[in-house]
Amino acid sequence: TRSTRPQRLLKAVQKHATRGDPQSVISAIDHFCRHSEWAMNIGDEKGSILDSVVSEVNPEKVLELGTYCGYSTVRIARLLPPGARLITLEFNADYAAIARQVIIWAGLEDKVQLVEGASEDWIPRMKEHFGIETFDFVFLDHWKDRYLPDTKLMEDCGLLRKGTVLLADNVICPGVPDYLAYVRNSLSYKSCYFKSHLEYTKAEDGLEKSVFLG
Ligand SMILES: COCc1ccccc1-c1cc(O)c2[nH]cnc(=O)c2c1
Ligand SMILES: [Mg+2]
Repeated sequence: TRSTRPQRLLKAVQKHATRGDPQSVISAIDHFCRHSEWAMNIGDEKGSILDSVVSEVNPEKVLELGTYCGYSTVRIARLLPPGARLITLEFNADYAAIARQVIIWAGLEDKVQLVEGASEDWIPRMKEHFGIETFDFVFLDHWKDRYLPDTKLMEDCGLLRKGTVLLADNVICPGVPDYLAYVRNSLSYKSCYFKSHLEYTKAEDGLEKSVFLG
């Protein structure tokens, strides 16, 4: 039967990228998405903004909601200091299987824990299952109707501390209006918008950075 797009993306990584070289994995995926098949990775333009925010925060504990093929997982994990940990949640088992192999190809498996399942099931278990007290940085890039409920759930589970940075993808396209209204109006967040473009296109999209004030 016909292969899937994530399978074809992984093949492109294994063909063109150097094992253990995260930058070559990032470049191979961006080339595949620009010249072969569009895929919903954050991409190089928004990815550079992600890089700058991660570098500024320099987090020890990172949560990523929505792994897909592991592109942003690799972008984030390659910038983490030794001993830092990234937990990434992916609901779709087929995506998770591809992402595991992309992360291994990049040589970042020691920094990353990929967990398959629903974010709402795993967020309440971060403390007892992963020994996480609070996160320093959270990247939201999963189902748009889960951004707001999962943010409230993280608050309620005490997973955010004064200064925790939330960075949300796709706040314009496809758009997350309820989440945007919440973080921009809540006295518990300081929020700002980074205008950019939908990955590999000219359509507007952007990232919203929100600092939890406690
Ligand atoms: C399946 O829709 C693909 C698509 C189509 C048109 C516009 C945007 C998107 C899009 C772009 C993204 O960065 C995304 N990131 C995470 N989860 C998504 O569902 C997602 C969707
Ligand atoms: Mg996205």
